Amino acid sequence: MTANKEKKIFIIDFDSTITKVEGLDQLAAIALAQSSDGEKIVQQIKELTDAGMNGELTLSESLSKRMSLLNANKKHVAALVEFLLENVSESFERNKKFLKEYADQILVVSSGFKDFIVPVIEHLGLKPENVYANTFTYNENGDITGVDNTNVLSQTGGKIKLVQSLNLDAHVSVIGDGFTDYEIKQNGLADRFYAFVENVERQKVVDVADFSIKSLDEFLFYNQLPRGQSYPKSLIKVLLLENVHPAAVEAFEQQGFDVEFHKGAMDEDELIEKIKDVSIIGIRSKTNITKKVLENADKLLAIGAFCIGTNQIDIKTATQKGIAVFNAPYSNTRSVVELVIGEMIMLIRKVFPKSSGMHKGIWDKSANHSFEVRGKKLGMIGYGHIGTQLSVIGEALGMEIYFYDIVDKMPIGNARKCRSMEEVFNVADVVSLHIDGRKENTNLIGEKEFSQMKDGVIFMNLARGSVVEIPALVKALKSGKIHGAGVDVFPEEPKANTDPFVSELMGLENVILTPHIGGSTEEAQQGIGTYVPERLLEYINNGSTTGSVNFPELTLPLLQNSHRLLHVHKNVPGILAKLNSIFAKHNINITGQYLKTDETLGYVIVDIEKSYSREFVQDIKGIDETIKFRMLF
Ligand SMILES: NC(=O)c1ccc[n+]([C@@H]2O[C@H](COP(=O)([O-])OP(=O)(O)OC[C@H]3O[C@@H](n4cnc5c(N)ncnc54)[C@H](O)[C@@H]3O)[C@@H](O)[C@H]2O)c1
Ligand SMILES: O=C(O)CC[C@@H](O)C(=O)O
Repeated sequence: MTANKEKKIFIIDFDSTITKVEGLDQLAAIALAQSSDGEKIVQQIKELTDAGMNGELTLSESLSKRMSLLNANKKHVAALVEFLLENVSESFERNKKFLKEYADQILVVSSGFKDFIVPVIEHLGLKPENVYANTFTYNENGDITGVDNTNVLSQTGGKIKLVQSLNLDAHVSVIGDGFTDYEIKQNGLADRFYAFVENVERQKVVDVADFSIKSLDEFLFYNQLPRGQSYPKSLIKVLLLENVHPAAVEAFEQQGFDVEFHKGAMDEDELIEKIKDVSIIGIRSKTNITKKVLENADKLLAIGAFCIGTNQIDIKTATQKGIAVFNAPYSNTRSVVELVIGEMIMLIRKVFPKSSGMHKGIWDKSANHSFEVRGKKLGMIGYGHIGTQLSVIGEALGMEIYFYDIVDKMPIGNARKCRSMEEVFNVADVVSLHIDGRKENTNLIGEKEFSQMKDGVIFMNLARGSVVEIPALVKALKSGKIHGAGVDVFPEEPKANTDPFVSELMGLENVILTPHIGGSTEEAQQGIGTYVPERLLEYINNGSTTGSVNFPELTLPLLQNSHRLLHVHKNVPGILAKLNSIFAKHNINITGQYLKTDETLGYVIVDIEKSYSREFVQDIKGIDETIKFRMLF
């Protein structure tokens, strides 16, 4: 193309680009919703659309075949407009400011129909006079009878003919999802073709594109145009493992992140490979984020533990690398407590052996060794979120509560604080563990501890598998020292539901085994699936570290009309002074500054007024103690 390269024109396709769907397919779905063979016809229309988009059918063939199947009228078109307004592509909704500001340079060129395109693009601030598309023809009843055949866009090669006729003397970029969009560039009428894959990815189109873009933000970023996201979220990879709730996937996808979801966990080797281009990772209890994994995680900004425990993460290394870790400290607390209560009653009544006997035809009606929980002593090791909730509910059942915690905790209600685990073991009829999985707690409960418990005790571990020596537990169960046990967590747990479970505890009388489901209720998972992404997004979008388990906590005002600089550094004296001297050197006016430190990290956030230079960024990065540096605007 020989053209005036100063002037820039953006040609944008409509269906599956500006909106998430193909308008004509959707019109068919609306119009044929009540028809008995409607679904079949809609499917045929979709296939014809795809064939046209992929270049397997000529545009006019695809269009005329679709029109002959369509049985719609003006009323359906109005309903379609409502639908499309709800289904504008997220990245177009996000970048209305750019669309409005550059409206004179944006041409919407589509083989769709002005009848539904114009109301939608007006909503985005684009100009109706810049829409080049087909129009329907109607009869006097408002039924669609066909297409205005005089319009070049109804013909094969229509987009090429149309753009040719416009004689654009400019640098032309085409953004679209279809082959006909590429043909504009192929015919020398555009300088760049961007395959838009936010809604649909057609391999044939991607293969011929100059760039494949997952959002409009990416286009704006590559072309240094005004945009809503300083760095396009579609270039930020989020890896979600262990079947986290769909609410989490939705939260990230809605903001345009590139989300990869896996049902199972990943082992170290898999993760080392995967983590290289990941910026945010979401895990539950089975994925170990080890030092080795973190050493390969150069892009990683944040880790979300979609659970309470964070012992599966090497927090020290994460902190040294400036990676913020978040968890859900109480979203599944109640679920665990309910399971403890339920299992405790089942165990003390020997319900499980009786039930499995019944399944084998054994009728064993007796009260032998079956007790009420009322009046019994419930002893807890660990009196944190779960311990204290259990304390309240246990007491409501008429139990006496005893607890030991390494931290001095206020007893709730009538609970009694003990000075050692042994004191709890000596007195309790039911022992329940609610400690965390820190290294020091590995094998905390072994032969000696079981021997300190009362004969016939009920023992429960719904905390962490690493804290109990399983052979010692098996021995205590076989000897009758322990009357029954509830175990939800194990030293080795299968990575996925398809992997086998093996344990010495299998097949023992009055032992309830559950597959680490203490926190697995719909309510808890939904809560966690919302809570953790909120924390992660606040950090990524705004710099706030509310609820972080390893970063100094800073809750920040929303960023407004400024640039925000996030600087994570080693906490040594004088960093703020170094930062401020760089602001002064570059004559940068500070509109807000926030600092929080802990023993190892310093976290400074600075809002600045004016744009910054590459040298300024280099100077900041050049501070020796810098661990991580990010800019938001
Ligand atoms: N089974 C499940 O699905 C499930 C679900 C949620 C939580 N959990 C686990 O339950 C445990 C408790 O959760 P939480 O939310 O109550 O945690 P929490 O951090 O609120 O409480 C843990 C308490 O244990 C205390 N503690 C740690 N080590 C101790 C020791 N050696 N002796 C005495 N006290 C000790 C701590 O001081 C703290 O008060 C955690 O391990 C968590 O990972 C399991
Ligand atoms: O859901 C999980 O995988 C872990 C549940 C529990 O152990 C927790 O730490 O919250």
